[in-house]
Amino acid sequence: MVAFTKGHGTGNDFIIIADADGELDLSAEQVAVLCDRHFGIGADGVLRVVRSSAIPEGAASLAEEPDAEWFMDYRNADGSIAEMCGNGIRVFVHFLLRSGLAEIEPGSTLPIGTRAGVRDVTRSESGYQVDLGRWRLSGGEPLVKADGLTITRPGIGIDVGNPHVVVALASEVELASLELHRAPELDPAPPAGANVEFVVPGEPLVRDGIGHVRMRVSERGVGETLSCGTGVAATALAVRYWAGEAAPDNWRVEVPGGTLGVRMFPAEDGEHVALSGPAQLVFHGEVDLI
Ligand SMILES: N[C@@H](CCC[C@H](N)C(=O)O)C(=O)O
Repeated sequence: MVAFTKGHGTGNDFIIIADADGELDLSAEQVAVLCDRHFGIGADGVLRVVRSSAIPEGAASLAEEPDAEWFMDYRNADGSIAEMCGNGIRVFVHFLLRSGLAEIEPGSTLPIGTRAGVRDVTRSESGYQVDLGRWRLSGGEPLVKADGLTITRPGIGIDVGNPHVVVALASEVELASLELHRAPELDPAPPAGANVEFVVPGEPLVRDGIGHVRMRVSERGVGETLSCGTGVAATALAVRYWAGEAAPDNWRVEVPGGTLGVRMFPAEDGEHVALSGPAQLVFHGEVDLI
């Protein structure tokens, strides 16, 4: 039997498994069964909590930041591996804190190893903020076809550690009529796939100096989720890019599971993007790994 904790960040839910010494060899099939909402516990992904020194990918994290003791081994619900998870990393740090594996006072920061590099997570009174690092336009404007959309629309590729394509829609009605049971089709398809966000600018777009948008997401390796943290950051970046010079650097992005904050700020190596929001642990249990 393996002990697990169930947690979520704005409804993006995860099975958290503590495996400090890296003794658990989780196969893609086992992850898919755990995440199955009928035959398993049910979740959008698995967060394996492992010491950076106990997973091969952790060597790069420790070389980048020797204090990155913990590594987030993130798996999508279909068992595939992803580089980064913006909601997951807040839940991951909350779990470390609650289980006594790390101490972090409000206002202080913990570096976490991920496949996208080391990410700094800062605890606040109401949740956590993660510096997702340098973002970049990943090139190309794939055409996006999705059920429920009457026309094919262009998207913009944005990388925030993992790949995203953000698509602007014309109205709330168009957003509501989207049918995301089937993954959207991208042409050309990015080689490693992409998470796809559909966004409608708020009305007005900017209120009190803060940008507002609403989005829905189809995640690579999962399907439609109630929230995607890195997708929220990519969405705010895309909308600011489209809006031009005068657009703000602070955004509130509404997703079906809640609202998350995004901030863009200059750093030594270029502009970074940070995501902030809550993290909750819901229940603990034990499961047989089949
Ligand atoms: N839900 C996550 C993103 C998880 C990984 C994604 N599905 C991918 O394959 O890149 C988030 O909150 O960022």
